[in-house]
Amino acid sequence: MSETEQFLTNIKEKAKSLCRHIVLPEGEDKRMAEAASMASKEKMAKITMLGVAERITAKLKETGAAMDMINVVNTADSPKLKEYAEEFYQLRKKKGIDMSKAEQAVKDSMYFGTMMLKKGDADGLVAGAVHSSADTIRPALQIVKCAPSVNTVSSMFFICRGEETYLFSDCGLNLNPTTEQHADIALATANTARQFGIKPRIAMLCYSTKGSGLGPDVEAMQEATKAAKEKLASEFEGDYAIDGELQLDAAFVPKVAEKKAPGSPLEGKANVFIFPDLCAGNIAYKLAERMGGMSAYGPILQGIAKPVNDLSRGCSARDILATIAITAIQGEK
Ligand SMILES: CC(C)(COP(=O)(O)OP(=O)(O)OC[C@H]1O[C@@H](n2cnc3c(N)ncnc32)[C@H](O)[C@@H]1OP(=O)(O)O)[C@@H](O)C(=O)NCCC(=O)NCCS
Ligand SMILES: CC(=O)OP(=O)(O)O
Repeated sequence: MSETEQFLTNIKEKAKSLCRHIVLPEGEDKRMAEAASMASKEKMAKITMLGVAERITAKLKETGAAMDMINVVNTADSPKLKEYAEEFYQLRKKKGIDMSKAEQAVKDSMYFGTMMLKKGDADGLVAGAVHSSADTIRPALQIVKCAPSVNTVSSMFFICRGEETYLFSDCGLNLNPTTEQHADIALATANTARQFGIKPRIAMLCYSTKGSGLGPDVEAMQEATKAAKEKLASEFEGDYAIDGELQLDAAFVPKVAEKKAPGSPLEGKANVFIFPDLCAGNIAYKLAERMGGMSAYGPILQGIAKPVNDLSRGCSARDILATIAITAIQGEK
Protein backbone atom coordinates (compact mmCIF):
# COMPACT_ATOMS: atom_id res chain seq x y z
CA MET A 1 0.00 0.00 0.00
CA SER A 2 1.47 3.33 -1.07
CA GLU A 3 1.55 6.23 1.40
CA THR A 4 1.71 8.72 -1.49
CA GLU A 5 -1.48 7.47 -3.14
CA GLN A 6 -2.90 10.40 -5.10
CA PHE A 7 -6.55 9.36 -4.81
CA LEU A 8 -6.50 9.37 -1.00
CA THR A 9 -4.77 12.76 -0.86
CA ASN A 10 -7.33 14.23 -3.25
CA ILE A 11 -10.44 12.88 -1.52
CA LYS A 12 -9.23 13.96 1.92
CA GLU A 13 -8.70 17.51 0.66
CA LYS A 14 -12.13 17.56 -0.99
CA ALA A 15 -13.83 16.15 2.14
CA LYS A 16 -12.16 18.82 4.30
CA SER A 17 -13.71 21.53 2.14
CA LEU A 18 -17.17 19.95 2.62
CA CYS A 19 -16.99 18.99 6.33
CA ARG A 20 -20.08 16.75 6.15
CA HIS A 21 -21.68 14.89 9.06
CA ILE A 22 -20.98 11.15 8.94
CA VAL A 23 -22.46 8.54 11.29
CA LEU A 24 -20.45 5.47 12.32
CA PRO A 25 -22.85 2.89 13.81
CA GLU A 26 -20.00 0.54 14.83
CA GLY A 27 -18.67 3.12 17.27
CA GLU A 28 -17.21 0.59 19.70
CA ASP A 29 -14.77 -0.91 17.17
CA LYS A 30 -11.17 0.20 17.80
CA ARG A 31 -10.54 0.89 14.09
CA MET A 32 -13.62 3.12 14.01
CA ALA A 33 -12.26 5.13 16.94
CA GLU A 34 -8.89 5.46 15.19
CA ALA A 35 -10.51 6.55 11.90
CA ALA A 36 -12.84 9.01 13.68
CA SER A 37 -9.86 10.38 15.54
CA MET A 38 -7.88 10.94 12.32
CA ALA A 39 -10.92 12.51 10.61
CA SER A 40 -11.52 14.80 13.59
CA LYS A 41 -7.90 15.95 13.83
CA GLU A 42 -7.82 16.71 10.09
CA LYS A 43 -11.24 18.45 10.38
CA MET A 44 -12.39 16.23 7.51
CA ALA A 45 -15.91 15.53 8.80
CA LYS A 46 -18.14 15.87 11.81
CA ILE A 47 -18.61 12.39 13.20
CA THR A 48 -21.37 10.74 15.25
CA MET A 49 -20.44 7.41 16.82
CA LEU A 50 -23.12 5.00 18.03
CA GLY A 51 -23.03 2.31 20.69
CA VAL A 52 -22.28 2.31 24.41
CA ALA A 53 -21.08 5.87 24.99
CA GLU A 54 -18.68 5.10 27.87
CA ARG A 55 -16.76 2.51 25.85
CA ILE A 56 -16.58 4.70 22.75
CA THR A 57 -15.39 7.75 24.67
CA ALA A 58 -12.66 5.71 26.39
CA LYS A 59 -11.35 4.48 23.01
CA LEU A 60 -11.50 7.97 21.49
CA LYS A 61 -9.52 9.42 24.40
CA GLU A 62 -6.80 6.78 23.89
CA THR A 63 -6.43 8.01 20.29
CA GLY A 64 -6.26 11.71 21.21
CA ALA A 65 -9.32 12.54 19.09
CA ALA A 66 -10.45 16.16 18.61
CA MET A 67 -13.64 15.75 20.64
CA ASP A 68 -15.19 19.01 19.38
CA MET A 69 -15.68 17.25 15.99
CA ILE A 70 -17.19 14.05 17.46
CA ASN A 71 -20.60 13.36 18.97
CA VAL A 72 -21.07 10.10 20.88
CA VAL A 73 -24.62 8.73 21.12
CA ASN A 74 -25.66 6.07 23.57
CA THR A 75 -28.06 4.37 21.16
CA ALA A 76 -30.03 2.40 23.79
CA ASP A 77 -31.39 5.50 25.55
CA SER A 78 -31.36 8.13 22.82
CA PRO A 79 -34.33 10.56 22.88
CA LYS A 80 -34.60 9.91 19.09
CA LEU A 81 -35.67 6.26 19.52
CA LYS A 82 -39.41 6.99 19.57
CA GLU A 83 -39.34 9.18 16.44
CA TYR A 84 -37.17 6.68 14.53
CA ALA A 85 -39.35 3.71 15.57
CA GLU A 86 -42.48 5.49 14.36
CA GLU A 87 -40.88 6.35 11.00
CA PHE A 88 -39.46 2.84 10.58
CA TYR A 89 -42.89 1.38 11.35
CA GLN A 90 -44.50 3.63 8.70
CA LEU A 91 -41.86 2.59 6.15
CA ARG A 92 -42.06 -1.15 6.80
CA LYS A 93 -45.62 -1.84 8.01
CA LYS A 94 -46.56 -3.15 4.56
CA LYS A 95 -43.79 -5.71 5.01
CA GLY A 96 -45.38 -7.04 8.22
CA ILE A 97 -43.42 -4.96 10.79
CA ASP A 98 -45.49 -3.99 13.87
CA MET A 99 -44.70 -1.16 16.29
CA SER A 100 -43.00 -3.38 18.82
CA LYS A 101 -40.68 -4.86 16.15
CA ALA A 102 -39.94 -1.33 14.91
CA GLU A 103 -39.01 -0.22 18.43
CA GLN A 104 -36.72 -3.21 18.74
CA ALA A 105 -35.13 -2.65 15.31
CA VAL A 106 -34.10 0.96 15.86
CA LYS A 107 -32.30 0.08 19.11
CA ASP A 108 -29.81 -1.69 16.84
CA SER A 109 -27.12 0.86 15.94
CA MET A 110 -27.18 -0.15 12.26
CA TYR A 111 -30.90 0.66 12.00
CA PHE A 112 -30.56 3.72 14.27
CA GLY A 113 -27.76 5.11 12.09
CA THR A 114 -29.69 4.44 8.90
CA MET A 115 -32.71 6.25 10.36
CA MET A 116 -30.44 9.23 11.21
CA LEU A 117 -29.59 9.40 7.52
CA LYS A 118 -33.20 9.00 6.42
CA LYS A 119 -34.36 11.80 8.74
CA GLY A 120 -31.56 14.18 7.71
CA ASP A 121 -29.80 13.92 11.10
CA ALA A 122 -26.59 12.86 9.29
CA ASP A 123 -25.28 13.28 5.73
CA GLY A 124 -23.76 9.81 5.28
CA LEU A 125 -23.14 6.48 6.99
CA VAL A 126 -20.11 4.16 7.05
CA ALA A 127 -20.24 0.64 8.56
CA GLY A 128 -19.25 -2.94 7.83
CA ALA A 129 -16.05 -3.26 9.86
CA VAL A 130 -18.00 -5.48 12.28
CA HIS A 131 -21.17 -6.45 10.40
CA SER A 132 -21.26 -8.52 7.22
CA SER A 133 -22.05 -6.71 3.96
CA ALA A 134 -25.56 -8.21 3.89
CA ASP A 135 -26.28 -6.85 7.41
CA THR A 136 -24.83 -3.46 6.50
CA ILE A 137 -26.58 -3.03 3.16
CA ARG A 138 -30.01 -4.48 4.07
CA PRO A 139 -31.10 -1.59 6.39
CA ALA A 140 -30.00 0.88 3.71
CA LEU A 141 -32.04 -0.87 1.02
CA GLN A 142 -35.07 -1.07 3.31
CA ILE A 143 -34.94 2.50 4.64
CA VAL A 144 -32.97 4.77 2.29
CA LYS A 145 -33.87 2.92 -0.94
CA CYS A 146 -32.90 3.66 -4.56
CA ALA A 147 -32.22 7.17 -5.82
CA PRO A 148 -34.94 8.55 -8.14
CA SER A 149 -35.05 6.79 -11.54
CA VAL A 150 -32.62 4.07 -10.39
CA ASN A 151 -33.67 0.39 -10.31
CA THR A 152 -30.46 -1.29 -9.19
CA VAL A 153 -28.32 -0.39 -6.20
CA SER A 154 -24.82 -1.74 -6.78
CA SER A 155 -21.41 -1.52 -5.18
CA MET A 156 -17.91 -0.70 -6.35
CA PHE A 157 -14.35 -0.43 -5.06
CA PHE A 158 -11.74 2.21 -5.73
CA ILE A 159 -8.51 0.27 -6.30
CA CYS A 160 -5.50 2.54 -5.91
CA ARG A 161 -1.71 2.62 -6.04
CA GLY A 162 0.44 5.73 -6.46
CA GLU A 163 -1.07 7.72 -9.33
CA GLU A 164 -3.29 4.80 -10.46
CA THR A 165 -7.03 4.62 -9.64
CA TYR A 166 -9.35 1.90 -10.96
CA LEU A 167 -13.01 1.16 -10.32
CA PHE A 168 -14.20 -2.44 -9.85
CA SER A 169 -17.91 -3.40 -9.82
CA ASP A 170 -19.96 -5.20 -8.60
CA CYS A 171 -17.82 -6.66 -5.82
CA GLY A 172 -20.25 -6.55 -2.91
CA LEU A 173 -23.97 -6.65 -3.62
CA ASN A 174 -25.57 -8.21 -6.73
CA LEU A 175 -24.93 -11.94 -6.91
CA ASN A 176 -25.68 -12.76 -10.55
CA PRO A 177 -26.68 -9.55 -12.34
CA THR A 178 -29.18 -9.82 -15.18
CA THR A 179 -28.44 -8.12 -18.50
CA GLU A 180 -30.43 -5.09 -17.36
CA GLN A 181 -28.63 -5.00 -13.99
CA HIS A 182 -25.23 -5.25 -15.71
CA ALA A 183 -26.15 -2.23 -17.81
CA ASP A 184 -27.28 -0.38 -14.63
CA ILE A 185 -24.00 -1.31 -12.91
CA ALA A 186 -21.92 -0.05 -15.87
CA LEU A 187 -23.84 3.24 -15.93
CA ALA A 188 -23.64 3.69 -12.14
CA THR A 189 -19.90 3.01 -12.10
CA ALA A 190 -19.36 5.45 -14.98
CA ASN A 191 -21.25 8.06 -12.94
CA THR A 192 -19.12 7.31 -9.87
CA ALA A 193 -15.95 7.69 -11.97
CA ARG A 194 -17.16 11.04 -13.27
CA GLN A 195 -18.11 12.24 -9.76
CA PHE A 196 -14.51 11.55 -8.68
CA GLY A 197 -12.94 13.28 -11.70
CA ILE A 198 -12.10 10.13 -13.71
CA LYS A 199 -13.05 9.65 -17.39
CA PRO A 200 -14.56 6.14 -17.50
CA ARG A 201 -13.01 3.55 -19.86
CA ILE A 202 -15.25 0.60 -19.17
CA ALA A 203 -14.38 -3.05 -19.74
CA MET A 204 -17.14 -5.66 -19.54
CA LEU A 205 -15.08 -8.61 -18.30
CA CYS A 206 -15.27 -12.30 -19.11
CA TYR A 207 -13.01 -15.31 -19.72
CA SER A 208 -13.39 -14.68 -23.45
CA THR A 209 -12.34 -11.80 -25.74
CA LYS A 210 -14.66 -11.02 -28.65
CA GLY A 211 -15.91 -14.56 -29.00
CA SER A 212 -12.60 -16.38 -28.38
CA GLY A 213 -14.38 -18.56 -25.82
CA LEU A 214 -17.78 -20.21 -25.87
CA GLY A 215 -20.53 -20.78 -23.33
CA PRO A 216 -23.54 -19.19 -21.67
CA ASP A 217 -21.41 -16.83 -19.55
CA VAL A 218 -19.78 -15.46 -22.72
CA GLU A 219 -23.17 -14.90 -24.30
CA ALA A 220 -24.37 -13.22 -21.09
CA MET A 221 -21.48 -10.72 -21.13
CA GLN A 222 -21.99 -10.06 -24.86
CA GLU A 223 -25.65 -9.23 -24.14
CA ALA A 224 -24.63 -7.16 -21.11
CA THR A 225 -22.14 -5.17 -23.21
CA LYS A 226 -24.80 -4.42 -25.81
CA ALA A 227 -27.26 -3.27 -23.11
CA ALA A 228 -24.60 -1.21 -21.31
CA LYS A 229 -23.59 0.53 -24.56
CA GLU A 230 -27.21 1.48 -25.21
CA LYS A 231 -27.75 2.72 -21.66
CA LEU A 232 -24.58 4.79 -21.62
CA ALA A 233 -25.35 6.28 -25.04
CA SER A 234 -28.76 7.46 -23.84
CA GLU A 235 -28.10 8.28 -20.15
CA PHE A 236 -24.44 9.11 -19.49
CA GLU A 237 -23.42 12.74 -19.56
CA GLY A 238 -19.76 13.01 -20.47
CA ASP A 239 -16.92 11.44 -22.38
CA TYR A 240 -16.41 7.68 -22.05
CA ALA A 241 -15.33 4.49 -23.81
CA ILE A 242 -16.77 1.00 -23.40
CA ASP A 243 -16.00 -2.43 -24.82
CA GLY A 244 -16.67 -6.11 -24.18
CA GLU A 245 -16.66 -8.95 -23.77
CA LEU A 246 -13.00 -8.79 -22.83
CA GLN A 247 -10.53 -10.74 -20.74
CA LEU A 248 -8.71 -8.71 -18.12
CA ASP A 249 -5.42 -8.69 -20.08
CA ALA A 250 -7.14 -7.53 -23.28
CA ALA A 251 -8.76 -4.72 -21.28
CA PHE A 252 -5.67 -3.65 -19.34
CA VAL A 253 -2.49 -4.42 -21.31
CA PRO A 254 -2.15 -2.44 -24.59
CA LYS A 255 0.10 -5.02 -26.25
CA VAL A 256 -2.33 -7.84 -25.46
CA ALA A 257 -5.26 -5.68 -26.64
CA GLU A 258 -3.52 -5.21 -30.01
CA LYS A 259 -3.44 -8.99 -30.42
CA LYS A 260 -6.73 -10.06 -28.89
CA ALA A 261 -8.97 -7.04 -29.47
CA PRO A 262 -7.59 -4.96 -32.36
CA GLY A 263 -9.65 -1.82 -32.83
CA SER A 264 -11.01 -1.89 -29.26
CA PRO A 265 -11.87 1.68 -28.22
CA LEU A 266 -10.24 0.93 -24.87
CA GLU A 267 -6.84 0.12 -26.48
CA GLY A 268 -5.95 -1.91 -23.41
CA LYS A 269 -6.34 1.11 -21.12
CA ALA A 270 -9.52 0.37 -19.21
CA ASN A 271 -9.95 1.93 -15.76
CA VAL A 272 -13.49 0.69 -14.95
CA PHE A 273 -13.90 -3.09 -14.70
CA ILE A 274 -17.37 -4.65 -14.65
CA PHE A 275 -17.31 -8.25 -13.44
CA PRO A 276 -19.66 -10.99 -14.63
CA ASP A 277 -20.82 -11.92 -11.11
CA LEU A 278 -20.21 -11.32 -7.42
CA CYS A 279 -17.80 -14.25 -7.05
CA ALA A 280 -15.48 -12.82 -9.72
CA GLY A 281 -15.79 -9.22 -8.45
CA ASN A 282 -15.26 -10.01 -4.78
CA ILE A 283 -12.32 -12.34 -5.43
CA ALA A 284 -10.73 -9.88 -7.87
CA TYR A 285 -10.77 -6.92 -5.49
CA LYS A 286 -9.30 -9.03 -2.67
CA LEU A 287 -6.56 -10.30 -5.03
CA ALA A 288 -5.65 -6.73 -6.01
CA GLU A 289 -5.57 -5.70 -2.35
CA ARG A 290 -4.06 -8.70 -0.59
CA MET A 291 -1.72 -10.11 -3.25
CA GLY A 292 -1.26 -7.03 -5.45
CA GLY A 293 -0.62 -4.66 -2.53
CA MET A 294 -3.10 -2.07 -3.80
CA SER A 295 -5.49 -0.11 -1.59
CA ALA A 296 -9.16 -1.09 -1.90
CA TYR A 297 -11.83 1.34 -0.68
CA GLY A 298 -15.39 0.07 -0.54
CA PRO A 299 -17.82 -1.47 -1.14
CA ILE A 300 -19.11 1.99 -2.10
CA LEU A 301 -22.85 1.90 -2.80
CA GLN A 302 -24.12 3.41 -6.05
CA GLY A 303 -27.68 4.33 -6.96
CA ILE A 304 -28.88 4.70 -3.36
CA ALA A 305 -30.80 7.82 -2.37
CA LYS A 306 -28.28 8.95 0.28
CA PRO A 307 -24.65 7.96 0.86
CA VAL A 308 -24.28 4.68 2.77
CA ASN A 309 -21.01 2.81 2.42
CA ASP A 310 -19.86 -0.61 3.45
CA LEU A 311 -16.42 -1.91 4.47
CA SER A 312 -14.75 -5.29 4.62
CA ARG A 313 -14.52 -6.77 8.11
CA GLY A 314 -10.80 -7.02 7.32
CA CYS A 315 -10.49 -3.24 6.83
CA SER A 316 -7.93 -0.96 8.46
CA ALA A 317 -8.54 2.41 10.15
CA ARG A 318 -7.02 4.02 7.02
CA ASP A 319 -9.61 2.25 4.83
CA ILE A 320 -12.36 3.62 7.07
CA LEU A 321 -10.89 7.13 6.87
CA ALA A 322 -10.88 6.94 3.06
CA THR A 323 -14.46 5.66 3.06
CA ILE A 324 -15.53 8.55 5.31
CA ALA A 325 -14.01 10.95 2.75
CA ILE A 326 -15.73 9.18 -0.18
CA THR A 327 -19.06 9.26 1.69
CA ALA A 328 -18.69 12.98 2.36
CA ILE A 329 -18.03 13.65 -1.33
CA GLN A 330 -21.01 11.53 -2.44
CA GLY A 331 -23.20 13.70 -0.20
CA GLU A 332 -22.04 16.94 -1.81
CA LYS A 333 -25.05 19.09 -2.52
C1 LIG B 1 -27.90 -6.94 0.00
C2 LIG B 1 -28.75 -8.16 0.27
C3 LIG B 1 -28.58 -8.52 1.71
C4 LIG B 1 -30.23 -7.83 0.00
O1 LIG B 1 -30.96 -9.02 0.00
P1 LIG B 1 -31.99 -9.50 1.15
O2 LIG B 1 -31.49 -9.37 2.49
O3 LIG B 1 -32.42 -10.86 0.76
O4 LIG B 1 -33.06 -8.50 1.09
P2 LIG B 1 -34.31 -8.46 0.15
O5 LIG B 1 -34.09 -9.20 -1.14
O6 LIG B 1 -35.46 -8.80 1.02
O7 LIG B 1 -34.32 -6.93 -0.17
C5 LIG B 1 -34.59 -5.94 0.80
C6 LIG B 1 -35.05 -4.75 0.04
O8 LIG B 1 -33.98 -4.29 -0.80
C7 LIG B 1 -34.39 -4.26 -2.17
N1 LIG B 1 -33.23 -4.67 -2.94
C8 LIG B 1 -32.52 -5.82 -2.84
N2 LIG B 1 -31.48 -5.79 -3.68
C9 LIG B 1 -31.55 -4.60 -4.34
C10 LIG B 1 -30.76 -3.97 -5.35
N3 LIG B 1 -29.67 -4.55 -5.85
N4 LIG B 1 -31.11 -2.74 -5.77
C11 LIG B 1 -32.21 -2.13 -5.29
N5 LIG B 1 -32.98 -2.65 -4.32
C12 LIG B 1 -32.65 -3.88 -3.86
C13 LIG B 1 -35.54 -5.24 -2.26
O9 LIG B 1 -36.37 -4.90 -3.33
C14 LIG B 1 -36.20 -5.07 -0.92
O10 LIG B 1 -37.01 -3.94 -0.90
P3 LIG B 1 -38.35 -3.97 -0.01
O11 LIG B 1 -38.05 -4.79 1.22
O12 LIG B 1 -38.62 -2.54 0.30
O13 LIG B 1 -39.37 -4.63 -0.87
C15 LIG B 1 -28.33 -9.35 -0.66
O14 LIG B 1 -28.40 -8.90 -1.98
C16 LIG B 1 -26.98 -9.89 -0.39
O15 LIG B 1 -26.79 -10.64 0.57
N6 LIG B 1 -25.99 -9.56 -1.24
C17 LIG B 1 -24.64 -10.08 -1.13
C18 LIG B 1 -23.87 -9.45 -0.01
C19 LIG B 1 -22.56 -10.17 0.16
O16 LIG B 1 -22.51 -11.24 0.74
N7 LIG B 1 -21.47 -9.57 -0.36
C20 LIG B 1 -20.16 -10.18 -0.33
C21 LIG B 1 -19.20 -9.46 0.56
S1 LIG B 1 -19.00 -7.76 0.15
C1 LIG C 1 -16.58 -6.51 0.93
C2 LIG C 1 -16.36 -7.78 1.62
O1 LIG C 1 -15.91 -8.75 1.01
O2 LIG C 1 -16.68 -7.77 2.91
P1 LIG C 1 -16.23 -8.86 3.98
O3 LIG C 1 -14.73 -9.06 3.80
O4 LIG C 1 -16.57 -8.28 5.31
O5 LIG C 1 -17.00 -10.12 3.70
